[in-house]
Amino acid sequence: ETNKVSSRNTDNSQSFQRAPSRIKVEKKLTETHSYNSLQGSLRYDYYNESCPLAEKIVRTTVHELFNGRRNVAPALLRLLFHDCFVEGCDASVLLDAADGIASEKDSPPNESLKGFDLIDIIKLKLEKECPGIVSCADIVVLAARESVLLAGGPFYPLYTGRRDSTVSFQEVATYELPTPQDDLSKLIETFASRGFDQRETVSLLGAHSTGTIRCKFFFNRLYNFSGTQEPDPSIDTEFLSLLRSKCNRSQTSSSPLSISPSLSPSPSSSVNRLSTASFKDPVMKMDYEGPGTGFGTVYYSSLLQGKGLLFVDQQLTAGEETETWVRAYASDVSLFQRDFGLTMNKLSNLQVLTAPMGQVRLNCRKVN
Ligand code: HEM
Repeated sequence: ETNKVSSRNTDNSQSFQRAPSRIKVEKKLTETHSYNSLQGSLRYDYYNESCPLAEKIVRTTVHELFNGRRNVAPALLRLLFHDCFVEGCDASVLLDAADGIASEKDSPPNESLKGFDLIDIIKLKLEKECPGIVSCADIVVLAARESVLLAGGPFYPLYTGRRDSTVSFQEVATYELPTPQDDLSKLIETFASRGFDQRETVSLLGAHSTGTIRCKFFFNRLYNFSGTQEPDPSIDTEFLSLLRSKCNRSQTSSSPLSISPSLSPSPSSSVNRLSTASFKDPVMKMDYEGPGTGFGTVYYSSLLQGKGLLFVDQQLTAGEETETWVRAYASDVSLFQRDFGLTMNKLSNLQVLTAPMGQVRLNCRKVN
């Protein structure tokens, strides 16, 4: 186990805006709030001297990629979650299997993770500009921030200076990443173990406003909920028909329990997962009401109508406190955007590695 600097940000009182001028907002927040003492040796604009164009390169590359394929944004956002939740934001999720390394990519919850090729593209550009300077862990958080903006979410400031791990944590990924079948208490417990309270947990799940979910992850809710041969009674009836029409028994090839940790891991981790992933299963779009319907609000108002896709999503309305936040976010988009920015910032700072620990990997898939 590597040593990590615990850098949990406890001062979340500042208000983040959807910012037209990111530099101004970032500088202001940095000047007025003592992030430095809270975040180890992460710094505002860490690459200012060593690679001044670093953040701009990440930004423009993500935009270019997004213009080619819209699924770039959800892929990069999910990648951040799966990196940071497993022993911190250290790019451990990017390591391929190698001698002595059992890759996190081969753990069941990561089986459908995408975006590794996108990180490679960004890294290649950064290596050309300033070799050996910008860590893969910083690329993951910066690319996710850009993706949130492109998906219609808020801007939030980020410190940089993360370093990359030299180890990967396949077991942790297998057993500690949440699953779609988790109930409310399990969900709360998992997020609390990473320092997120209920309000923060509810806001983070707002990430499920964008992207797609394969039918197999909620298939049992449609046809055979908890072995009853009946649908999940919490699903709105009309929505149930819609979901059943998208996800019928003949199309959905794999078992609804196929994300269970007991299943064998996915094959080779070196495939280009974004462009070659040809999932047999049909998918449901998270923004099924149409793109541009608002990052956040639609997700929460759908939950209030019994239209959550995953069981775990719908569970947010099963507890008094979580339901209060679902209601608040459904009716107040700026409250959601502010909270989401804060929690994404906090997620991006989980247990980071800073110098002299870790390394700056030259190839994000391999230890130097
Ligand atoms: C209880 C917690 C969570 C569970 C069980 C969960 C599970 C899932 C599952 C099963 C999918 C569909 C994958 C597929 O069809 O291949 C998914 C997609 C996604 N998740 Fe989560 N998730 C959780 C929390 C989060 C959080 C906290 C974030 C980000 C902050 C996030 C971001 C995403 C995104 C953006 C997608 C769409 C990916 C794409 O379209 O490429 N999820 N999630």
